[in-house]
Amino acid sequence: MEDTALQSGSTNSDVPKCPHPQPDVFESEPDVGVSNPTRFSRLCSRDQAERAEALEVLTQSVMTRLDLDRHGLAQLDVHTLLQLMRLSQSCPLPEVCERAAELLRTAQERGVVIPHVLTTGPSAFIPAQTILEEGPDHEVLMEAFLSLGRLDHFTMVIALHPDYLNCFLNTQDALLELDGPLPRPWRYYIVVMAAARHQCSYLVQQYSAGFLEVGGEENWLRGLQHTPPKIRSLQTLNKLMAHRPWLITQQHIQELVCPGADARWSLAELIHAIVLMAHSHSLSSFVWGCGLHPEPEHLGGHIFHSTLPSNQVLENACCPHCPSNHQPRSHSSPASEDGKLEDGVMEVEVLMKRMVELQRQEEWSQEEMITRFERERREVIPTAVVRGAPPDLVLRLVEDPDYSYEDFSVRGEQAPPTMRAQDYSWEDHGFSLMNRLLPDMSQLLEEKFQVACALTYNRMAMHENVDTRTLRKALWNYIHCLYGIRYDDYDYGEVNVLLERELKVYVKTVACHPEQTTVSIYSAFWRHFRHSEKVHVNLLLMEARLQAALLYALRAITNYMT
Ligand SMILES: CC(C)C[C@H](N)C(=O)O
Repeated sequence: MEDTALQSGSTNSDVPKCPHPQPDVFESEPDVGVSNPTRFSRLCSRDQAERAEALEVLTQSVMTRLDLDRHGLAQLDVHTLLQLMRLSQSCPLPEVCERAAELLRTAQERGVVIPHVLTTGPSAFIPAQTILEEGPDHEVLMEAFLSLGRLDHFTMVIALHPDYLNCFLNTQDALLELDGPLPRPWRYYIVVMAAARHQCSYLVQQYSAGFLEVGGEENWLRGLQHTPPKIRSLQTLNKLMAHRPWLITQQHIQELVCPGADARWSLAELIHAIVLMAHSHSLSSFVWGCGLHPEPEHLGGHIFHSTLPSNQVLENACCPHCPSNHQPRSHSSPASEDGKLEDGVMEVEVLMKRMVELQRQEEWSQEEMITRFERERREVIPTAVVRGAPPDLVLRLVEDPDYSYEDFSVRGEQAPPTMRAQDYSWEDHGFSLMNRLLPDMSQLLEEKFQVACALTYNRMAMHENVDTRTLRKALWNYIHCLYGIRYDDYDYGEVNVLLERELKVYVKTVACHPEQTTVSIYSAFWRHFRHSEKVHVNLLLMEARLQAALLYALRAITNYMT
């Protein structure tokens, strides 16, 4: 039904336009008000008494869950043990944290073999203590814990930017949990299989657990061949969206939605799946870009036999607010690690000067503007660190694993396709189309784009009160440029002036080949900036990448409908 209605009115003239035109997005204040209240925002808006009560209920229920004495600690199963490890490490409720650590100690005294957690802190790139120091107040983590029932590494790192975290969780909650055309297990599975494209075993494991929790069939996780043909039919789109979204055509859409198709997708279902895939591909960029450690219960997150002295296990098994969990470190700036502090200071000064100079901009001809765009897009930026084979739990969920981003810089004379933002933009086209198919989602995505683009602390490394608009815009437009999207009125010379080469290497790797990200490319750029500012880059990256993939998929749907 909904498809017919859509096809009959497929022009964009009679549908709502996005309320926020593009030129303003880097200027406006973030509007963190939520149009569609979900769990997280409801929690945030609770008054003190309600929150205290919710906290009490939650603490009690976790305590009861942890009251394992009745069953005998010696019979702890692996799953419960790992849950205890996780709670003892990352629960913002000190009572729960201490109780979990105490239970682990008792179990160990009674001869239970306790797993060793192999990592310290949420990220391999950002010291745990920095996350605590630069991070949000305890409140925000508590709210996230209350809302999600756990606190994972992803949330702890994103919580460095609480306004964004809030709207991120609202969108994710709506995508996975609220009313929508796809059954819940399908939604989780689509996220899992999209993350597998980027070999992101962190997300594969996180969302596989969610998939099983909402009643998904375990067999599906053993390989794509065990899934229904309708799920398998998404593979081509998944692959193109992850690596070369500019190749998506109306033909791909037609194959999925035409009435004769074996496993037919309705347009609303398909858009839901498209958003889930784009969300997961972008999340994979964030996970690799911030070097997230596996969760304690993940493969690679723990080990049962170790040469570590047993007391070290329990030293590690402590909440993130306790001193014993802090990594040795001396400064909160990434610059301190390579000892080139003075160079770093100079780099910041030069960058600030350039940002000011760009305000006195020259006018260029259209041809020159296009040449500048092409120069950026085709610049040779090496991103060639190839990792070992991904774990089996990832590989069995991927078809054609070698398919990857096609570097425009090696295409020689052949003109790569370009999408002119004037011809198809989120504001004028994508938003309107989605607003008709998944109205709540279009609003939530719009709000998330807005918050990400407008987010600023008016800070650049050690300088306060700086207008960082040009820099944030250069980052956004560079990512779109890597995905072949060109803004006619933007001078790509600015990208060249503002983004140093090491930053481009990092951005291009995380946006296009996230699985190749390494700590050395993370450490090489912006050596004097804070880690939270590098995470901020990742937020822009995630949203720009998400929007780019959505634009190509939505354009193909528009073409199919007209
Ligand atoms: C990405 C960063 C350059 C953002 C900057 N720290 C700001 O507050 O706007």
